[in-house]
Amino acid sequence: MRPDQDMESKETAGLALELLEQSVVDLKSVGTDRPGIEVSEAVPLPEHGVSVVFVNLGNTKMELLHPLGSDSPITGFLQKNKAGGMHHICIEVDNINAAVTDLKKKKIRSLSDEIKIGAHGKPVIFLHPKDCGGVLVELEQA
Ligand SMILES: C[C@@H](C(=O)O)C(=O)SCCNC(=O)CCNC(=O)[C@H](O)C(C)(C)COP(=O)(O)OP(=O)(O)OC[C@H]1O[C@@H](n2cnc3c(N)ncnc32)[C@H](O)[C@@H]1OP(=O)(O)O
Repeated sequence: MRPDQDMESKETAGLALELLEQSVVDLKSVGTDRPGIEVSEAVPLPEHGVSVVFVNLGNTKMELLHPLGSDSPITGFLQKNKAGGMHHICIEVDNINAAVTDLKKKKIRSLSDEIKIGAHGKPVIFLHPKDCGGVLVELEQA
């Protein structure tokens, strides 16, 4: 997928992890407890099947994801990637409906018909990794 003028990088990465608490401890041990760097508590998002720790590094944001519930969308990923890893990137768009319509014309599939409210309280939708160079991409409306 090639970002066009309707899209800009929001520089958010989602990392799927089996051991969420240990990962936060590890992050803090390498210096993310410094002023200006924010690490949230784990926030359960049952409608997305994940718990999320938000890490704001100033110029980059990360989401540490842990499965929540019996049918979490990240369970399969963690079964294949036992040590966890980079799960998705998030790209901010001005108008998510316009972006999805445009991408559809370019044969880039959404993983659902439904636009949900994401972790930041904004509309989100995921695109098929097979249509995005093997990367799972989340669109988030600004
Ligand atoms: C809170 C919210 C927010 O920030 O707003 C979030 O982040 S929620 C974050 C969690 N939510 C989501 O991820 C929602 C969208 N994700 C999904 O619908 C699912 O996770 C899928 C991407 C469809 C994968 O589902 P599942 O693992 O059950 O299917 P599967 O094992 O058959 O995988 C189908 C193919 O996709 C590949 N695949 C699976 N997960 C992938 C990933 N994260 N990145 C790149 N490729 C991936 C598999 O290797 C496989 O390729 P091969 O066929 O070549 O083997």
